[in-house]
Amino acid sequence: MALIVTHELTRRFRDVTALDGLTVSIEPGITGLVGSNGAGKSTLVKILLGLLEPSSGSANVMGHDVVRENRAIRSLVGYMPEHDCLPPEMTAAEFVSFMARCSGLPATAARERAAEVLRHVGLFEERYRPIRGYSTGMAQRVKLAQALVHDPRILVLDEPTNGLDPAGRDEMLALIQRTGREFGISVLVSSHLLGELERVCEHVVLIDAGRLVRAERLGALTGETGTLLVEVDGDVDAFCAALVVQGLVVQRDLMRALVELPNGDDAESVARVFATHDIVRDVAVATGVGLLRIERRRGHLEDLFAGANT
Ligand SMILES: Nc1ncnc2c1ncn2[C@@H]1O[C@H](COP(=O)(O)OP(=O)(O)OP(=O)(O)O)[C@@H](O)[C@H]1O
Repeated sequence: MALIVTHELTRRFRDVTALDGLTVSIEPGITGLVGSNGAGKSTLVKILLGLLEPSSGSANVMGHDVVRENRAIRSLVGYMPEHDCLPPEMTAAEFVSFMARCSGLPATAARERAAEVLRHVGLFEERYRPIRGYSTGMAQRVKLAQALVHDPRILVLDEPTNGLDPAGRDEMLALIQRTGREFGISVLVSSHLLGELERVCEHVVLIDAGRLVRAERLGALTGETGTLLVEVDGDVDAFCAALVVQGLVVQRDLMRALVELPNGDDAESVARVFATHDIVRDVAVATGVGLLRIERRRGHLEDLFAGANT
């Protein structure tokens, strides 16, 4: 069963249409919700959580309608909001157990569960310090812990790496991936940074100006392309020119030659792919360049998104 389904979902704010007839189905697993700033990601997330009502259209989460059954949805979903929302005077332990009590756990169970999720996010040792003294990365992890404390089936993370430095981003992404696997729950994570999502997501939903651009499995999007990437050390122009003389279709990209490969799985196409490798090797020898790398180029979300907007 699909995890989340929207049908012709539209949300207007006065003269702005934040979501414009969005129809999408999101499968279980880790899904990236990608779009540039203002694309409508937060609006979609808030509608799914029952925090905003659609202007028209419908959406459901695990079969529950977001308007009529939003109480049921809140017990199934853990939400990490984008903006700062933590009480600075409380300790992480106090705040996360408070959130556990809000979801109905008795005091002792709430404290235990808070300690457990704070250990999961790597804040066990620091849990009795006031949040005021936390770094941005630690504060983000408290937000993640409170989203997990009521044992949700789905985690919704709105721009969880916002404000983090590259090392902090890496840690947060690894934590998100681990959380999905260890807790066996589905994750919907929004970001405007495509490269990030590429690393942790199994599916991706691309939206632009409130409309669906694509929704696919990531493997299908970033699988091998029909291009051979050849990185060389030496005169790359002479190398590319010599490949063209041999009848190959070549594009130069900095110190790399991007060589078009024959399409198809039939024996003849496969033989021509091998022959292309041989030509590349022989031309490298003839033009005196060093071969640093030869590999099938993989697709990137960036390429896809650029393509989608042209
Ligand atoms: N409460 C609101 N009142 C008026 N306009 C709004 C409101 N919330 C969102 N919008 C507008 O709707 C559009 C989509 O906003 P949304 O916050 O959903 O985008 P986003 O993809 O989450 O972007 P960001 O990453 O910048 O948060 C934007 O043009 C935004 O200005």
